[in-house]
Amino acid sequence: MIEFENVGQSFPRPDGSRVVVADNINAVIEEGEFVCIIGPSGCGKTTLLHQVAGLNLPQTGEIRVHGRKVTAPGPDRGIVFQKDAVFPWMKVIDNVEYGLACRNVPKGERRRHAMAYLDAVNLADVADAWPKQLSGGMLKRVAIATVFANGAEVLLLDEPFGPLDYLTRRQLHRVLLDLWSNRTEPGGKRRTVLFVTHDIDEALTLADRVLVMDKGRIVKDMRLDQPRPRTDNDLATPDLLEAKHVLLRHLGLEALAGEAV
Ligand SMILES: Nc1ncnc2c1ncn2[C@@H]1O[C@H](COP(=O)(O)OP(=O)(O)OP(=O)(O)O)[C@@H](O)[C@H]1O
Repeated sequence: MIEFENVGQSFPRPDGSRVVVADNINAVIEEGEFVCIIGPSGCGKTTLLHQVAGLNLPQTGEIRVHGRKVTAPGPDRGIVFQKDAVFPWMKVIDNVEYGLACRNVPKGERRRHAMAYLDAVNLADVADAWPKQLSGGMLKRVAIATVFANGAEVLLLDEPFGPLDYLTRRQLHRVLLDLWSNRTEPGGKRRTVLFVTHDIDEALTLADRVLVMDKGRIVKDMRLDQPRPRTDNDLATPDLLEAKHVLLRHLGLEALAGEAV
């Protein structure tokens, strides 16, 4: 579904040196996979997401989505940024409909479609509200409803729940997994999700595959077969604790891995 072939990227630093953020990355993400990307700040996670989105093209190599080389943004890929994921000058329902309106989907059809997704994230009753009237967690739900309603097959989520409190994050994990696992989709396929996070527990809760990045390289590719939803108790079971330790070690945090048991 998403293929990275010899993807390379570096940026100039103020001192004239260059920081390598993608160091010959080769990877294949299968259709329908929920992949979390973790790694230290500045290792290249956002850059990789932007490259898949077509917002920033790699200097070397290429990325293919469904076999087609990425050369620009497109409706097959939807992105949710950490901040500013909702247009403040549009009512909630208009935000959710926006991508469909851009593709000239008739008004009645796109309203029904958008309302179904707002309903799925429990926000049907605020469809006519302005974003400024909603809480941070509600705005994230709007952003998730929007990216699903737009129909993109690849969803790129860049620390979407970063600034939220624990309870809201946990609720949003459930909302996201419910949408992803198709319970609200009419016969559709699972979307392919790339989800950037700093939070190992979030990755262990959500992903069926975790990629650990460091200095522009994928240093660990871990599969998680445990059934979802995964509760806090599940995260404390031996196999997920072991997975956490492995991830911590690949992040260079062996000391924390020792404390976690
Ligand atoms: N357009 C740009 N021009 C110059 N440097 C850039 C540009 N975009 C990113 N960088 C640099 O590339 C490095 C990787 O940035 P990136 O945002 O991909 O990291 P990240 O892993 O997502 O970090 P974080 O977890 O802190 O969000 C950083 O050092 C950043 O300053």
